[in-house]
Amino acid sequence: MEIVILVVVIAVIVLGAVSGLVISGRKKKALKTEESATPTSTTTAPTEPQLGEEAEGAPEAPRRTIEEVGLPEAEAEAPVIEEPAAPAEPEIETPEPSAGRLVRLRARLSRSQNSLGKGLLTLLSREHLDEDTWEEIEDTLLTADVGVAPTQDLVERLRERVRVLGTRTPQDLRALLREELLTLVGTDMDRTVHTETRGAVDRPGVALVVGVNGTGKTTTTGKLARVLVADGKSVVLAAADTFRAAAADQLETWGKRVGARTVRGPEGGDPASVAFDAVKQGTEAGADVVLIDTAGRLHTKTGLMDELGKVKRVVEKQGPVDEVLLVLDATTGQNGLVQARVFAEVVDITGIVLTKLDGTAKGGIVVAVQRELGVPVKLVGLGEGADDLAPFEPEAFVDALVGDE
Ligand SMILES: Nc1nc2c(ncn2[C@@H]2O[C@H](COP(=O)(O)OP(=O)(O)OP(=O)(O)O)[C@@H](O)[C@H]2O)c(=O)[nH]1
Repeated sequence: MEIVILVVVIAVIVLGAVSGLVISGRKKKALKTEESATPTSTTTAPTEPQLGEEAEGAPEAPRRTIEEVGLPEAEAEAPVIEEPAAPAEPEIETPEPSAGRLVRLRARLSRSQNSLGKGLLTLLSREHLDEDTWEEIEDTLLTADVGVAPTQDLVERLRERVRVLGTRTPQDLRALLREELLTLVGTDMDRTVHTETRGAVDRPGVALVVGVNGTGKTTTTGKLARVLVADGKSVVLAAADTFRAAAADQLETWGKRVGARTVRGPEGGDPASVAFDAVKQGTEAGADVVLIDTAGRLHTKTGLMDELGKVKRVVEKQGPVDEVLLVLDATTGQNGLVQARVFAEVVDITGIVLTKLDGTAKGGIVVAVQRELGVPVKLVGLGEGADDLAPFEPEAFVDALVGDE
């Protein structure tokens, strides 16, 4: 019996020892697995947080749904970080309305004693209107660039009217001269600058600006953009003078001043493609008008004219050009007429811009060029100021020439 009890006791002890060994073995195995799952070095003291450990160690914040995420007020408490100031945009100017600008010409010409109208009045007021005086009248008109045929017409009419007038008071003479000059300049021509598309076409009106360099072409394009913006239109400019980067820069500066985009190409690139792109971009942007400034170097006349013709043809792939403005410098007189003829051979000119009228007391070129091309003067340049471009009004022009007294 005692032996049986002893055997049972030994068996219990052995069993206990064996199960103890199995448990500790499992624990060790589990530890080993944990160790191998952690790639970080185990040689460092566990109390010192290591690079990258902070996130693991930090108590995980409860996840929020999108609805629970606070909107900007919560972020308002965050420290304000000052953004570096954006480069200042040029201030957009508000151009003056263009109506009535031609009155300025009167103020300018009234300071000049050599104005065409004043010269003629002095001669017509002579006591004896002999042949010599009529010749002087003729010379005065020719010197003022009126041109031969219009001069002869006018002299003939003046002779006739003075004869029937009898007594010649200064008032009568002024009224007579005013009337005859007005007839010569023409009051029944369409002087509207057509910048609106004809028909129900979904594209901007297109105006092409041509002329010899130095006549004021780029300046005129810029000034015209201002006139259009003042009329509430949105304008895109095309720098189709790709030969001089400075010309494109100059145009872009004009555009920026009134918030008009300038489309330009690489220097020496194809002007026709710049013009085409500008019309395309203008159409996409829903602009009202595209103004195309072209090159005008005379020394490569044939090349220039070919190029101009191409610009017009390429633009016309998207629709007709609504206005072709020829820019002429009023101070160059007959030279302007020669230029007008050359340009008219290549593009159908629909309007003339006479610049620098402030720089001459003559003004007869208005008559001559209209006769030469059969196209009206539509705009005149009255100075270098941004708003010194005026719609041409025959009455105001003749009033400026004849003066008040
Ligand atoms: N007094 C006066 N000067 C003008 C007028 N229009 C233009 N100008 C000046 O004429 C000069 C030539 O003008 P531009 O516009 O550069 O002439 P352009 O024909 O485009 O010639 P490029 O710029 O060389 O292509 C500039 O100094 C203008 O300020 C005007 O009506 N009166």
